[in-house]
Amino acid sequence: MKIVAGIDIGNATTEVALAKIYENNIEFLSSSIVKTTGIKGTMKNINGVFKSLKNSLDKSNLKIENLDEIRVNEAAPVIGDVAMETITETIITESTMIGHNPLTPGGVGVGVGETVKIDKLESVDKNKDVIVVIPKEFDFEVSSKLINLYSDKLNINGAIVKKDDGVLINNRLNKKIPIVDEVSLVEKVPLNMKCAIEVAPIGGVVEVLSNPYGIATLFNLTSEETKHVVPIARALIGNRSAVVIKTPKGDVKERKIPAGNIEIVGLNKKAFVGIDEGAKKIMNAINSVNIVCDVKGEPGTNVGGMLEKVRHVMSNLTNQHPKNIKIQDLLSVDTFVPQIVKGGIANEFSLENAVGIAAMVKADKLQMQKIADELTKSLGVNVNVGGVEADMAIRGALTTPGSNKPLAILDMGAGSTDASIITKEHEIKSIHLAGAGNMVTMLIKSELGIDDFELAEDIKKYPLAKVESLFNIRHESGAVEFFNKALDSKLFAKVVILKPEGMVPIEIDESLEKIKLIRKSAKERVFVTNAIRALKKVSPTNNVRDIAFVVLVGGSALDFEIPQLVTNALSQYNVVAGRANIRGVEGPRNAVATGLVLHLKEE
Ligand SMILES: Nc1ncnc2c1ncn2[C@@H]1O[C@H](COP(=O)(O)OP(=O)(O)OP(=O)(O)O)[C@@H](O)[C@H]1O
Ligand SMILES: [Mg+2]
Repeated sequence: MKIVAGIDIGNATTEVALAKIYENNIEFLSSSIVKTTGIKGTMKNINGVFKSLKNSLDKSNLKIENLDEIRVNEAAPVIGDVAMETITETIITESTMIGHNPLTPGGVGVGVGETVKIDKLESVDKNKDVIVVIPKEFDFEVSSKLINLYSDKLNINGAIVKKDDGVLINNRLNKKIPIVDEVSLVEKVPLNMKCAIEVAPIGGVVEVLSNPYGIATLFNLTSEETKHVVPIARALIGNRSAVVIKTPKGDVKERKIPAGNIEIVGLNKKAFVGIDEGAKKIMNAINSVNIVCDVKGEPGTNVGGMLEKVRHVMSNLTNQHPKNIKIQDLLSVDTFVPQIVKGGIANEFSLENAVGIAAMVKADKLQMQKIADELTKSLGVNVNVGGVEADMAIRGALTTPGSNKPLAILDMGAGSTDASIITKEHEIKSIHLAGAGNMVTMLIKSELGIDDFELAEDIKKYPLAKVESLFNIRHESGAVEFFNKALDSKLFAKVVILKPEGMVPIEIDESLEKIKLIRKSAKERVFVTNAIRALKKVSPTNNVRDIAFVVLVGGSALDFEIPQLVTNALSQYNVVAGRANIRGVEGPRNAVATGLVLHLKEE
């Protein structure tokens, strides 16, 4: 009789399967799961391994001394998956802009003129078009008096105000003008420059300044100049009020770092692609290279910096030369990131197109061997490197009641999406691809502009609801639920995450629909893309259609909508997919750890 443990060190979790092997039988005793410590495939994983192993042994009333052998997976870490490379960058060199949503701007309409500080109106030439700039020392009484006084001599067409005085000033004017208020950095507004201002009616959004041709008309721009104002116009879309000021060329200087190109090095082929061509072109380039040996980024560019960082981090953690760290796969996804507009005056944000990238480093057997040796030393138990995750996962998946060979699996983890296929004759083919649950969380996090990974993780995992009153919520499905007891008043009117332990308010200014849309589309962009890509690679004919059944395993298969999204996508290829139930008890979890034990017994 032997007591053995299979340990799967993942990007997110370290899972253990503990079993007793006797004669030709195998009896699984217990399993456990803890958070992985450190980056997958590095020495820091040892802490997590100890903890997970101990949990499992405790459950079975066993001690480390009782163990005969341990198998660990050959771990391929995925890192750099938090990098976002913007492919357009809003830099305003010839114009500066304010586009914000003060609660109560004054007046409505569009006004054009030269910016003049309110105490300098006296010196302005007669009949000139003017936009008045009002710093905080001038209250609404004084400001409105001055504007009224000079409005005979000058064409005062609008005002930019630091304080929240828009309505108060407007109410006191003889001739109404659009007024943008609450401009925190009013002292940065350049003076004696041509300026256009727009205030939309209540409930409306600016129409002229959010359109590049609208700006071009007001400022008499050439077609070349109009191109430059596109990011300005885009940043102003959806605002109630806006200001655009034309400043002399070169007033705001910015160095723009190019997005850069990547080089995909195959066995006997190379492919090149520019990050700014977008995710689809990048993936086409990756797919055009059959066996990827390495991916390199162009030095001095955004993507160069990113891929080099991946190499650097791994080389530091594993004491290898950076040139020996090879990137084996890369997933790129189109996304957008809210970015502060350079040259803006009221901390404006705009949504920039970006490409999110997950890069996977080649599994290094030597490195895993070092971890195994260290574990052998400290545990006093024989620890061996068991095999490639996907090969193990499919063995585990076959313990799902009702499953049989031939079979294909998709292991949807945190860092990688793996696929594997097993024939009737027990031949196994598998593949590791970059990008999984962490990438989804990263997209949610950056597209919603939140800082907290855990919050984004919760948004990914649980459905949403809107708290409509203290006694009812509306679920994202539209269903309304009533409560007998009042909800916490902090939740009132908030969009909340329905976690099993209670409602968690999301403290950002986005609608439920928008959050839901981002969540779902992030899952689609990562998992549908990778499911098809992975199955194509393991299919004997390179065609997804030639696979009949797919079993879904891994933590992301627990998601409440990912399996459905993947299943729907696969049904278009006539593939039947369903969630695994490892050993009839684990659900989609523990496939690799279970497979490691089964593999050990096979030998
Ligand atoms: N209930 C859930 N709903 C949605 N996603 C979940 C749920 N539980 C876990 N996940 C996700 O599953 C992922 C972890 O899965 P798993 O433990 O299989 O990964 P791993 O094996 O550590 O990673 P890898 O295989 O890439 O090394 C995380 O991205 C996590 O957010
Ligand atoms: Mg895994």
